[in-house]
Amino acid sequence: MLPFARVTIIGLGLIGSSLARAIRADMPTVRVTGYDADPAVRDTARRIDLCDDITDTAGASVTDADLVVLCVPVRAMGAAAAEIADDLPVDAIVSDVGSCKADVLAQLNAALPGRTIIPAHPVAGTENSGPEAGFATLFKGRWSIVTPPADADPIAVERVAELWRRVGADVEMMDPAHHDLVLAVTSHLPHLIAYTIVGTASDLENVTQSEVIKYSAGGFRDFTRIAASDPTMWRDVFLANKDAVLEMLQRFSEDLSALQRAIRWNDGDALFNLFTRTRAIRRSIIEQGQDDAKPDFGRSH
Ligand SMILES: NC(=O)c1ccc[n+]([C@@H]2O[C@H](COP(=O)([O-])OP(=O)(O)OC[C@H]3O[C@@H](n4cnc5c(N)ncnc54)[C@H](O)[C@@H]3O)[C@@H](O)[C@H]2O)c1
Ligand SMILES: O=C(O)C(=O)C[C@]1(C(=O)O)C=C[C@@H](O)C=C1
Repeated sequence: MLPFARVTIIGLGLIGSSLARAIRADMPTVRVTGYDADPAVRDTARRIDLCDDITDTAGASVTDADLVVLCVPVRAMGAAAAEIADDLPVDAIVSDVGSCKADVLAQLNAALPGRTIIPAHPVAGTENSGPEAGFATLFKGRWSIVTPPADADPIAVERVAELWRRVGADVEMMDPAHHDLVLAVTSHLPHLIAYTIVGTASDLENVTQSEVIKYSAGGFRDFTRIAASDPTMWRDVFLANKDAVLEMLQRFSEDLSALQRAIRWNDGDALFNLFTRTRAIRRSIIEQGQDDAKPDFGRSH
């Protein structure tokens, strides 16, 4: 049985539009309603026929929803939730796709007291944003991490998990704080490093911009893709997951200092041993047959 009959998606950018496309492709009988605060995004969504209905207010989009998924930047979650509070049916479930979970859960609890809130995070995306960047297969073979509050209704949790399975994701359950720590190192810190290295390269006085572009065939090119990610989204992630990111950044800085010392003192063994260890990690991921873009969060099967 389908987990939901009427799904409302608020925020029709990369993730919201991908979810709308995926639901329509994989569960064609589900009615999908959309809303975005930006009128230009609503116009585009109508032009590309993204949803069964696009409303001009947040309230109108949820009046008959049995699931509402908030797909807005993480620090906009509370405001988006507050806008639907008066029109939300009593038995509707509210979820979200935010890249960090503890702060978002606190915002949703404050805006929607007493409501059923089951957050989730599809660990899938690209550096692009907006309604035309989305695609129906984005979540296939990727993880979606569901982070229910401790007292969540197990039936509601299972319905949200089933929605993600239906669009092709593998579902993992996680405590919100633990999620934030894991994603700080697997997703947020790599983005911070990419933003830094591309910024550093562009600030150099004795290496020209054109040289940076011309010779960026290797590793640097991958960093530029990540560093092209949406500024609003990532500003919000770093501020909303501040504690976990600062903790991981501290550890990273210490490890970087150790490498700096090894280079300064010609400690080839230290460099070789680290690079051997990291190569083994990469190879064991490949041997386990895992997609390198889909980290294993302790899954045993
Ligand atoms: N981009 C990724 O790779 C990725 C992956 C997984 C999860 N996420 C999470 O998904 C969410 C959306 O990210 P995205 O990449 O789709 O961003 P996006 O910029 O493509 O889309 C966000 C949309 O939200 C709209 N919006 C902003 N505030 C709003 C409000 N108060 N009410 C209604 N609409 C509002 C914007 O107009 C925009 O169209 C974020 O929380 C992000 O952390 C992103
Ligand atoms: O592949 C990318 O472009 C991404 O950045 C996707 C990515 C990630 O770091 O893996 C980014 C943010 C998310 O919340 C989930 C996925």
